[in-house]
Amino acid sequence: MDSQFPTGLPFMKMHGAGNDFVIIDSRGRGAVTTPALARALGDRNRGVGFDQLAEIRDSETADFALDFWNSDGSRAGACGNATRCVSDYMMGQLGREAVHLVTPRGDLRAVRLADGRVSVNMGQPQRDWTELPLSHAVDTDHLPLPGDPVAVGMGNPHCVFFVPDAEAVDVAQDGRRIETDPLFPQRTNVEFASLTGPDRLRMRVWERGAGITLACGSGACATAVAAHLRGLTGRRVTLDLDGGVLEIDWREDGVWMAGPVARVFDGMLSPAFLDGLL
Ligand SMILES: N[C@@H](CCC[C@H](N)C(=O)O)C(=O)O
Repeated sequence: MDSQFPTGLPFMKMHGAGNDFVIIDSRGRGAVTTPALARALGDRNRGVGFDQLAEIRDSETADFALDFWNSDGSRAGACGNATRCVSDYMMGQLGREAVHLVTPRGDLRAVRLADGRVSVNMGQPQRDWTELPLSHAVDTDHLPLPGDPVAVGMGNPHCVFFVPDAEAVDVAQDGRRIETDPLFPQRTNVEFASLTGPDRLRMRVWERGAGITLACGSGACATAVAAHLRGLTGRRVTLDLDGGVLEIDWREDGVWMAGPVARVFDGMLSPAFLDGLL
């Protein structure tokens, strides 16, 4: 048995627009997550189940630091919806309406809006092929793939397809195939979007390392950026996802994303579950 947590390891379950997360607060001690723990915990039958695991750590330069893991045990450089969820929790902890955090993508800021939603500045999009990264130099506005997708980085890679009807796409089949296309040496998240009104998009997503999810915050940011670059929308866009609505505003200081957050339950991982995973 692992003796580091003789009475178990506490966690929270939260979701942002249906994108669901297990959150471990490791402030005041070292980080605990391993690929094996993320995989076991991410299993919806034998673990708790999540799209991403987010671990909060102490930071010397910000209110807190945040790391992200996908349910297949891989790490992610960004997770917009988990950032909004954890920021909501940390605002409660600190008694504040705004927080500053450090993620693998860099420093981010989040604020609570008057209606209770949480908005985060996800930074400026990455448009150079080396930043995504892609396997070789190509025009990121028009990737050399059937369907003419756009590549946008938000601290993690996204491949955005504009289609006449997002409902008609076989997201499982097409998403899985594009995720591992050789053009993406670190794999990619895949978004399928269609214009449904002025500055309004329907978006469905296949997430790298997690498969189909009900929402993806960085994916919504990437899709809004791509839609503006393609001349389909302005810089403020509303996206309808399977799990809820996200509002994106691409401002001079970065891409802001606002949406709902919910804390679902608090739980405890038993020492027996943790055995051999830490
Ligand atoms: N759900 C996310 C993105 C999570 C990471 C992604 N699967 C990756 O591997 O890049 C979000 O809300 O941004």
